[in-house]
Amino acid sequence: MIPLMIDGAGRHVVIFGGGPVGARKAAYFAREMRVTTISRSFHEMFDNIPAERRRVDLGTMDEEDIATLLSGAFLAVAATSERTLNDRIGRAARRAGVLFNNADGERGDVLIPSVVRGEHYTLSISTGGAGPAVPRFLREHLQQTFPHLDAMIGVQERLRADLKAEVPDRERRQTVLRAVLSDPDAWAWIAAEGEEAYQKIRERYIGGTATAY
Ligand SMILES: C[C@@]1(CC(=O)O)c2cc3[nH]c(cc4nc(cc5[nH]c(cc(n2)[C@H]1CCC(=O)O)[C@@](C)(CC(=O)O)[C@@H]5CCC(=O)O)C(CC(=O)O)=C4CCC(=O)O)c(CCC(=O)O)c3CC(=O)O
Ligand SMILES: NC(=O)C1=CN([C@@H]2O[C@H](COP(=O)(O)OP(=O)(O)OC[C@H]3O[C@@H](n4cnc5c(N)ncnc54)[C@H](O)[C@@H]3O)[C@@H](O)[C@H]2O)C=CC1
Repeated sequence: MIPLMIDGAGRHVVIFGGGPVGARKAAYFAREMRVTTISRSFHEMFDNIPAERRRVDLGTMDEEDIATLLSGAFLAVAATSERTLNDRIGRAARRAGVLFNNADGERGDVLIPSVVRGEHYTLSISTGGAGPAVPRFLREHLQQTFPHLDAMIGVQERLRADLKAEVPDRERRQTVLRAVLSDPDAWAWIAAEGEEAYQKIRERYIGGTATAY
């Protein structure tokens, strides 16, 4: 499988199943996309998710009926508690030419990863379905280990601009940017000191005073 970043603006996702798993998937997509959830019941988590709810019993619907619920959709997600129903939704999605993710049943076209996000970065973690507890474990581990990753990326951006202006040797610039990432003092300064941190890093690696930013 191939990871992609997708712009959700103007896209519609249809989620089948209103349990905790359907709710987690709805929250994941509702950040950017319009979400409709179709189910015969809805968990209270939906009270806090901006998703349209449609109360429908899908038990008697065939592939063709389900396909009509998908018109214009970008992606369909099956998250009901019935595997055979989830697989039927998958066949309907294929028939409608809509991408498909299956929370439980035959693998669809799309897997949903764990995501670690900051202002300047997005990390997406998957085991390809082999061990879904692992991406969550890694997400939590990374969040705890790098609470200042965003600030470090900000420092890298600024340092990179200064280096380009002041250090002509490309290799030297690369070495500095990498060294800052492995410098425990740099991380500690960023955690504790805000603007001061940049001045200290600059002093150690370029020398001189930074221009105000
Ligand atoms: C294939 C996939 C399909 C899809 O949903 O896209 C899928 C499938 C299944 N998950 C199951 C169980 C669990 N899933 C989680 C957690 C997450 N599962 C997610 C994704 C995926 N899960 C897709 C590929 C993942 C990958 O790339 O490896 C995450 C990353 C994203 C998200 O869902 O938002 C989210 C973490 C979010 C976060 O916190 O960061 C936990 C842990 C927990 O909840 O603490 C458990 C319990 C432990 C266990 O059972 O392993 C079961 C068994 C059900 C059963 O047997 O009852 C199936 C069905 C099957 O395997 O057939
Ligand atoms: N992919 C993932 O990350 C995970 C998937 N799972 C699997 O996902 C599935 C859903 O999990 P939960 O949300 O906890 O289950 P749940 O039982 O709480 O919710 C299932 C939802 O599907 C709806 N539903 C079932 N049959 C229906 C029908 N005929 N018509 C309309 N709606 C119907 C129910 O009303 C309910 O809202 C389970 O099979 C579970 O094993 C579980 C954990 C994680």
